[in-house]
Amino acid sequence: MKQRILLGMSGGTDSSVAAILLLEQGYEVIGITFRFWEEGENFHLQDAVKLAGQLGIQHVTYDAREVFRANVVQYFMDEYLSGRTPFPCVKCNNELKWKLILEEADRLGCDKVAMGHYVNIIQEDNHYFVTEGKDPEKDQSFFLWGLTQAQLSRIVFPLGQFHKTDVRAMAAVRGYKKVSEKKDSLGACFCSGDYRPFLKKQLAEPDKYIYPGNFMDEEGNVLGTHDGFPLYTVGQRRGLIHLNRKVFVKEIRPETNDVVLAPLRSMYKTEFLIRDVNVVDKSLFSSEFDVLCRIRYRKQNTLSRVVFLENRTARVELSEPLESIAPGQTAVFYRDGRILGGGFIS
Ligand SMILES: Nc1ncnc2c1ncn2[C@@H]1O[C@H](COP(=O)(O)OP(=O)(O)OP(=O)(O)O)[C@@H](O)[C@H]1O
Repeated sequence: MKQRILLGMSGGTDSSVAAILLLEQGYEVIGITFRFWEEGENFHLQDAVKLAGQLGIQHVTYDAREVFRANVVQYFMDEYLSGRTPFPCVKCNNELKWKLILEEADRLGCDKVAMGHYVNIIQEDNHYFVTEGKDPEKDQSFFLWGLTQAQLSRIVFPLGQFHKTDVRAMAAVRGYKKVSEKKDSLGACFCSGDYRPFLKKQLAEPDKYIYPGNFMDEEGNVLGTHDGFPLYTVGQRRGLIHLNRKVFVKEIRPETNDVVLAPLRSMYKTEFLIRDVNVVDKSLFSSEFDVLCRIRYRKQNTLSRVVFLENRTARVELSEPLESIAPGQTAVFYRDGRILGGGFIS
């Protein structure tokens, strides 16, 4: 009997090709499209439904708009209003998307679930590890450190061994021209560009939260006026004030509505704390600087030591200083292309 698998179908090129590949591998594929956020007509959903029809597979639609708004969009706004820089895609992966798809998989009698991310899973010494996708330009491992071992044991990533160009070509060769030509999605699904107009629009009373305050230097001297602390992020360099020296946002102080500016040399740190930590196994971390820590999607890795503390928190010690470590963003630990875990910077 064929193994039944539930595939997240966003309507984009990647999950569409994932559907085709899973069918070719002999799975009985059911597609699911989550309605997370909609402004106007949902063409992605229409495309997913259409492709499922062409492929002759069952498709279900799940209206997740309310839980998405309450958990991901609200978190996104709360983080900015607390002076932090949110990472909504990780929040959604950690707390919503995978939980929902696995629940639906149980309901539909599917043992396995799949999505079109460019990553792989390997099983080694009784552990599951997410590993980097073959296409370095598309690798999405940075977003998936929150997956648990139980979740990983049921997940299949059909695209991890391919480059995006291969994936487009596979769709074209099989006659799915429109699928092969779809644009890549950028940023969060509900706010892909500048977050500031989005934040103002979503707040019922934006002026209550966002109003002018002081730019300060590290000594507490007032340097000028800003438009409201939620409109700035740690590490930001552009759109500040005109000074005859280069400055960055070093700190955001919501209680006083101050935004502290500092030169680059003040932006470096050699340690920081993380919370909501998830790791494959603590015993994989030693007391040496033996894991690579990455704090931004396309940033370099730094050799680190992780000291686990209480309540899913940890201290990350860096072998060399890193600049612009923004609270709210994530730190992800890698060894030999495998993800060992991660956490939110606090
Ligand atoms: N609304 C959704 N419903 C179901 N699955 C989804 C949805 N959004 C994303 N996914 C799943 O998550 C995967 C990664 O999505 P993401 O938006 O990060 O990447 P993408 O490269 O744009 O993918 P795609 O080309 O398939 O849209 C998708 O390939 C799909 O399997």
